Amino acid sequence: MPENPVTTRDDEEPVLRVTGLDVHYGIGRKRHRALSGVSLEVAPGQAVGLIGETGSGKSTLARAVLGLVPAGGGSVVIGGEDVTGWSRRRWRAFRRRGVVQYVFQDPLRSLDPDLSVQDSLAEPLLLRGESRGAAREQVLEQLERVNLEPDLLPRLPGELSGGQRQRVAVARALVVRPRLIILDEPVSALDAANRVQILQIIKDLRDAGTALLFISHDLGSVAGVADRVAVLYQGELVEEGPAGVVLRSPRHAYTRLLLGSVPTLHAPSASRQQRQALRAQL
Ligand SMILES: Nc1ncnc2c1ncn2[C@@H]1O[C@H](COP(=O)(O)OP(=O)(O)OP(=O)(O)O)[C@@H](O)[C@H]1O
Repeated sequence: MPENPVTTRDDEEPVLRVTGLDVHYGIGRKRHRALSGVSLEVAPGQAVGLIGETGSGKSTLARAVLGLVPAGGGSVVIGGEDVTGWSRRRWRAFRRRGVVQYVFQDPLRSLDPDLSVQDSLAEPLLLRGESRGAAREQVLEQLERVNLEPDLLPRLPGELSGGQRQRVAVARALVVRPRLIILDEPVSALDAANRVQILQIIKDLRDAGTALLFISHDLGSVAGVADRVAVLYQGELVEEGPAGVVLRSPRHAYTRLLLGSVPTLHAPSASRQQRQALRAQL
């Protein structure tokens, strides 16, 4: 457990507050713990980067925050509402209000393959009771924000490139002006040019006051976007702090191991021997 959870500035009520979250998968002898006592907060206009190796529980945390897997213990509070243990029906209504939105690595998971770009973007607005005219206007506005041309509006997701699809997924998340966006590996499947552009859109969102939980394997992307970084190891948060501090001078042996195996960051890549020595300390 970290000494302190990821905390917000004193004067700002966090948009997301996760406290002592436990998540289990499976039943009986197959039951195993994927998250254990995880606590973190994200304030308005703050981007918290969540890093950790494969299987450490990053996506589970995203899914638990979005009500897609149940919490076995602890609580999740979004926009001041305790959403822990809500029924699917209550979650559906809450998602429609647009407080929280998400973008996954594979945009086909965030988008309905049978809905055109126009319908996909307008749907959350129409569900909220907005007129077709008002919805159309906002759709065009968000499309421009993600650098897409209106001539893509009649197309289905399967008729777009990967980069275009991810932009549509981001635009769909933005169209309801959410207070919190969960981004789970949003740029991992994109080429370098698309990655840079999507990361810029994400940074603009943060600067406009949206709270972001940004999950990524790519520590370079995290370094570019996150104000704070939280490190998950085997379902526990082992380190958190300002991005510059955690990524440049990590305290925990696991974070050093994680950073040491990534040659693209500031620190030189750790040798195999160093990594083995670090792993022995865990
Ligand atoms: N639906 C599921 N049923 C059973 N176990 C699961 C399920 N989803 C994930 N797990 C297990 O929970 C643990 C955490 O998985 P999770 O997908 O959250 O990791 P992750 O850090 O997001 O990994 P990656 O970076 O590879 O996406 C892993 O041990 C995984 O095998």
